[in-house]
Amino acid sequence: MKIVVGSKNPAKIRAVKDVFNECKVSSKDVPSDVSNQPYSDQETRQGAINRAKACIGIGEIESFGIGLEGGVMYIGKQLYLCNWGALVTPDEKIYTASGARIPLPKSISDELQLGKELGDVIDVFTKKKDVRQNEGTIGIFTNALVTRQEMFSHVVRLLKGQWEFAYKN
Ligand SMILES: O=P(O)(O)OP(=O)(O)OP(=O)(O)OC[C@H]1O[C@@H](n2cnc3c(O)ncnc32)[C@H](O)[C@@H]1O
Ligand SMILES: [Mg+2]
Repeated sequence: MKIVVGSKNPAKIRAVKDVFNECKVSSKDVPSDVSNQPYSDQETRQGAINRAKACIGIGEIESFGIGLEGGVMYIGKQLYLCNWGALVTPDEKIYTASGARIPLPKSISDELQLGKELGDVIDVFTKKKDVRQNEGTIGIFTNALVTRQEMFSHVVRLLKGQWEFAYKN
């Protein structure tokens, strides 16, 4: 089984390799065709689906596409981090799953309101570089108990499991 991941972000690629460790995993920077900072579950999920679809046909034939997308969404006045994944099979069946979500502090959501991207805001907040490619915002606000890679690994496991269930039944 060959997998193409629709991102060059190492945290996302490692998450896929972790779950599909018996497969050949390659990566390609494909467009999500949603905003750089998705603002709802619907938009974040769509970004994941668009990335996964864009991976089909660019790798070797018969490859599977996986898209992983981070975003934010409101519940009432509270902004949450949200994450979505999509797996597209060579015959274009689509599986989707969402990941963990945690509330973001007001200081972060105020910055996002100005039109900034979370990846940039969290780097300034932590005085670190490329948090998005490492522990992620989820890692920062969980004291690294759950990293971005671990969170996406869980999403990929949900995708793989759904595909296996459908394949066997
Ligand atoms: O290269 P790509 O695949 O685009 O990787 P990315 O880090 O930009 O990730 P996304 O586009 O999926 O995420 C959309 C935005 O939300 C940010 N984001 C979402 N979840 C995050 C997390 O856990 N840690 C850091 N940034 C996060 C991310 O940096 C972007 O600004
Ligand atoms: Mg991005």
